[in-house]
Amino acid sequence: MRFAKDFQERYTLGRKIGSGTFGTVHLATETATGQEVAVKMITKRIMGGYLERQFVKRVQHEVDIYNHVGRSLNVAYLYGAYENTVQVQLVMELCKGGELWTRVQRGKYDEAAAAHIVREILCTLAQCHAKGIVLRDVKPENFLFLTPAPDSPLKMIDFGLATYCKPGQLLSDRAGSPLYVAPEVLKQSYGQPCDVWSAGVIAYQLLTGRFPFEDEDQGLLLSSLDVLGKKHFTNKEVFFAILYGELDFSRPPWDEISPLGREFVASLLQRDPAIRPTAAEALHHPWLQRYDPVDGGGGAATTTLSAEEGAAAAAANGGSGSGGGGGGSGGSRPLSDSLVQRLQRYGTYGRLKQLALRAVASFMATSDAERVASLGAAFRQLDPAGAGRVPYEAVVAMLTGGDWDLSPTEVSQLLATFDVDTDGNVDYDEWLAALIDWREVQESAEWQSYVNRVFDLFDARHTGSLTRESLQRVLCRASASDSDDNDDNDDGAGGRGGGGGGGDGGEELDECPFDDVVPAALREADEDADGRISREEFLRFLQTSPGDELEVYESRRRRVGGPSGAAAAAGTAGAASGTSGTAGAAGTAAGTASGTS
Ligand SMILES: Nc1ncnc2c1ncn2[C@@H]1O[C@H](COP(=O)(O)OP(=O)(O)OP(=O)(O)O)[C@@H](O)[C@H]1O
Repeated sequence: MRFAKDFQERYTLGRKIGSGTFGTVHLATETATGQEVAVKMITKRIMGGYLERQFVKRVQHEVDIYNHVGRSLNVAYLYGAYENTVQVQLVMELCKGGELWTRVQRGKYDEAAAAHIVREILCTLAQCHAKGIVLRDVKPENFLFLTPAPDSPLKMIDFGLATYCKPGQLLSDRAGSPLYVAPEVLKQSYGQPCDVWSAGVIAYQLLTGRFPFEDEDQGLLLSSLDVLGKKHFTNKEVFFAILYGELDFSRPPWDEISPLGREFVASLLQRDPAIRPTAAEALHHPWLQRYDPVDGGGGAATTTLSAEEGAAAAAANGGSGSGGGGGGSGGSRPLSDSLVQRLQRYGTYGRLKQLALRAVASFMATSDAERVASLGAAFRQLDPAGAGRVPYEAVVAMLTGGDWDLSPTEVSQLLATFDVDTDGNVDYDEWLAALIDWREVQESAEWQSYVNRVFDLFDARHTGSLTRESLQRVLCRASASDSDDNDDNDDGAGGRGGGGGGGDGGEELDECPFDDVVPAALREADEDADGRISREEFLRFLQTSPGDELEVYESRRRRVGGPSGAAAAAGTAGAASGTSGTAGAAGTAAGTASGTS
């Protein structure tokens, strides 16, 4: 493992706040900023003087997966991974609201509250599944509330059993926690649907305060098992009930729960994984939509543009906007409604994909200006001097002053998305790449030619495929060109042409800090595992995965009537931050741009 070694210099360790199978979790304070964080300390397992292979694999997996999906607001943000001779330290966003488990113990939830929680869990699942990650340990203990507030966001905190598994792929090793494990996991032939089953168990548990199955013939009343699991059943008994026990909807409180709620839970607990809905499909279930006041389960009625506005936006975009959300890509929704979703989705793309999309955005800025016109206009409001880059603080002011429900940590988590440059500024092509709704661009006639141009740019030696070396070169050159840009800030909007080209092959690679990014990109893109990415594989790699709709990310839009939040709050942001001009423009920027452009 090659994690940073300077934990002690950067953080002051505080009291223990939790413990798990693999170590303890402590409170800590970042020395420079005073910010409180949680640190998961995992004791290294050493055998014969070497780190145990399984240990390395587990920790590396956990960190890789955090790096992959950690920009999602449904996941506790991983600030960094460190190590010393005896421990790995994972520094994470501190969740102060306690475990979902603890709240479950307080008694059953009403349908609205249960639906809200289950929706957040399914969002996390859908995001991971779209990225080819199966969690395998979906249970209440692995979700923490960010704050003690009753409507606090929920964060996934443990990816220790997660692994890579694309849709349709099957795994065979048994993994998970007995009460939440899916029947197909017990049969040792399972894939992504196993997580949806576990979410179903949680949904049942939230609504009733007990577990779903019973088998009276066996003298096994698993549903009488209290939520603490104090009545001891053997794993064998529990597994029998999961495989064959009857799903119990006969006793209270099911008589008071809506038929829609019951149908929803039953669908997730469908024993045949082929019939079970995917996480993304389950999010569109009417029961969840009924109780989702903001996102409405796929493009909230209150936030979509009117039919005329949708048509106008579509015309401006050169597309065929419906003006009505409805579970699509969100392409014709105002940017202010889907900004946070777009930032999250872009943030969960790996670095190579971000660089490639940045290159496409840069091409679009010059050759398809109309399509990006209103995103460009929004950018110029934040950059009235026309420097082609916007100070990070202006974007922070936009998010904190707007009508989004975000903690300061979440704002930095979202904006870390922009941190490709590490120069404290957001460039125009970064802005475009993060905020364009790629799903819609991918449906355009020009998409394939953009991707071909990027491929040729990255394949500087014209070998017809992207090898480990060419990928490393692209990543290193992008990083070098970013630092050059820091010394030379004279580019105009969209002026950097390509976000990191392939170069001529003469660069020194020893210093490249991205050796973990290349295997991650290959794992995702190299479908035939021949160690290189072909042109066709590259095209599919850049395509938005099925299920990775904007709606599977939380909008965090605060509303209930009132004027457009961002615009209304712009002045407040200015007053609060002392940068009234910028924040005001920022609020308007997010408030006015719409759709893809
Ligand atoms: N980000 C966090 N903020 C606050 N508390 C946390 C955080 N992460 C973990 N904890 C606390 O520490 C406990 C153990 O954490 P976690 O479940 O991640 O450890 P683990 O060793 O991976 O556990 P497991 O036994 O499930 O594998 C949690 O139950 C929780 O109470």
